[in-house]
Amino acid sequence: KHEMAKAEHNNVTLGMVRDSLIRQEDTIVYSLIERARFPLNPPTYDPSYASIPGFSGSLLEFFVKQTEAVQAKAGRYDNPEEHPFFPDNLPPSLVPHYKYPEVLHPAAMSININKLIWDMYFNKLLPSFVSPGDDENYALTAARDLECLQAISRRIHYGKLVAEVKFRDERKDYEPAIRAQDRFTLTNLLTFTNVEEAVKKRVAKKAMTFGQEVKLGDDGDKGKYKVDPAIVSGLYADWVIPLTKEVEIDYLLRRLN
Ligand SMILES: C=C(O[C@@H]1C=C(C(=O)O)C=C[C@H]1O)C(=O)O
Repeated sequence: KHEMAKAEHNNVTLGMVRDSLIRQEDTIVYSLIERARFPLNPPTYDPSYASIPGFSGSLLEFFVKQTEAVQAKAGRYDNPEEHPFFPDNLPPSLVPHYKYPEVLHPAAMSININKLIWDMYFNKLLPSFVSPGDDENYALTAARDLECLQAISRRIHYGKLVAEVKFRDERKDYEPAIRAQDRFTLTNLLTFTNVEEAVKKRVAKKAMTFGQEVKLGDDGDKGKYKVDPAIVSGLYADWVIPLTKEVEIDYLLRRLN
């Protein structure tokens, strides 16, 4: 059984990893569409609004910390693809440990850039794709934010696997750059501009496809989308792709430790 797991993980190809990233685009685009149903709803983020007994922080922080605690107990963060936003003081998993195949170098565990993702999402992304305003649906708003954050975080941290597969495919090129801790060369090695261009175009197209008003008959609001396709491709261009590459580089720098 062990040998089988080994054979499986050695067979992970760049094509398979890219297929997963493409599939994850669907989740990200849908989660943005779902969040965009609600306006900004500022009290969700205002610590003075929540005033939850025994908790200091916003409703959003309360929601995320409590949800992560439940999910940690259910084993979510045993999965190497999952990264908590508040890793400190998480309760241990209460379920039988599932033995995930060990594909990544153990140093992968020390990489979690969710703090950066959190700041990007709330400071840059969110105000750009929701309408201003307040409809008082704060609990749902917090739930939708967490869906977006988790989907984006999973995609970006998938860079660990991307980097591992690229490293295995071209070990001879990567090793000297890793020994020299040369970020510039590593960036050049792992960058595929054509793939990045295709990703940006595809997510814009997905935003148009998933976010159109579906009507019977041929009227329809052509050109009106639930989330602006340009914002989705901008999110990828400015944040998702650069941060995925950041994770790839962070991982590769530790790959020979
Ligand atoms: C993820 C990859 O690595 C890099 C990052 C990309 C991305 O985030 O979409 C795309 C191409 C590469 O420059 C990949 O090669 O697929």
